[in-house]
Amino acid sequence: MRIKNLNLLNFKNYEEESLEFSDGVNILTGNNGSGKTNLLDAIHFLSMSKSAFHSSDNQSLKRGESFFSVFGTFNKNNTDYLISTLFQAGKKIFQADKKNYDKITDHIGRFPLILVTPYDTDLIREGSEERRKFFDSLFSQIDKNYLLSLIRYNHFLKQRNSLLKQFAEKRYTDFDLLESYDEPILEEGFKIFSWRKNLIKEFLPLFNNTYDLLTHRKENVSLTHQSDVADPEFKITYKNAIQKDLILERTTKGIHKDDYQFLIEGQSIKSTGSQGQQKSYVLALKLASYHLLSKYSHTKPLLLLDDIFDKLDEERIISLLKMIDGDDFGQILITEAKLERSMEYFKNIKKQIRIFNISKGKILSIQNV
Ligand SMILES: Nc1ncnc2c1ncn2[C@@H]1O[C@H](COP(=O)(O)OP(=O)(O)OP(=O)(O)O)[C@@H](O)[C@H]1O
Repeated sequence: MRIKNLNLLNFKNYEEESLEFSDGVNILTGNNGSGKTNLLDAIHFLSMSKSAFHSSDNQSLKRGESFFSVFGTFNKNNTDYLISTLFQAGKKIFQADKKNYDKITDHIGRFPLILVTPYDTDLIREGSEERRKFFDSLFSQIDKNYLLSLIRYNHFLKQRNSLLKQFAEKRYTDFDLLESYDEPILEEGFKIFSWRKNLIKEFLPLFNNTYDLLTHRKENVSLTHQSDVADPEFKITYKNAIQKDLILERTTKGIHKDDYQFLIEGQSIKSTGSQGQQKSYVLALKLASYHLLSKYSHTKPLLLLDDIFDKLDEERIISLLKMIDGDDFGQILITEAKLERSMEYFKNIKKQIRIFNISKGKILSIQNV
């Protein structure tokens, strides 16, 4: 799969711009703040129907403007698809070939993409929610039913939590009403747990292999999925937690508390890994996601690499570029502020290279190498 072109109107710092991409490697270069990452985000918008960096569409609207639009042509299995979004008056329209989607969830996973960003180390540093979001986003692209199940689970969980709050305020508990949410929560929870467990099992060898290739087997890494639901007696544990749930005014047991433990040499990478090791770890997580997504989507997803060279040593940069230049990967977009420095690395790439020189939300020049 590839993106052939992109058109922006009033998207972040772009007033009006059009780009035609190479099928190989596209390098976006320019000074800090010129708009390189914004271009990747526009492509992310078309693939995932939202920005990778903000939850509110308003933040993608160029300051002082009243609407933005992003258009792009994806090519998948030799067929072109025109994907477009228009945001105006707080409302977003999302279309494929000029037709609105009934549900935006129908779009997720159609044009798969993996974005690697400097913020990825938040997956290590931040709390379990970041890690759940990361795997949820991957598994949702792999299987739409996962996403639908997760939406249903979160809906019932929210309802149950608001009941718990109401009961605390009124100092009265309707146990029958509360119990009516247990069945859908448990049903969806078991399904989600089983998806996570099986997909992580498939993910792990891909991750280990990628990390080894990236680092020449410098260290052993692993990851584990931790869930209350893994306990065969979970149903009882969940029911027994009712008193605690009433006191804390929230549901304390379930897949919404799952976490993924990231390990290096058997220890938590958060406390023992160097910055370079942490960066390699999250890079391997993203590239392994690419392989898993590639398998399930029967296409090579787009790979967007934002500012990836920082903190990687030369050996790891060379391994990374060799890897993504291989046949397992398709079209690639890379942002790089210091192109002169990295041209040394790029010159060994066999794929066709197109360089976009960017300044203040404008493409100044394009060069095919
Ligand atoms: N909604 C918006 N309206 C106008 N400008 C915006 C908006 N959102 C972001 N920008 C501008 O976009 C610029 C940042 O662009 P971007 O993050 O793409 O830069 P970059 O080229 O990737 O930089 P770096 O090399 O530092 O990572 C900033 O100047 C910021 O002010």
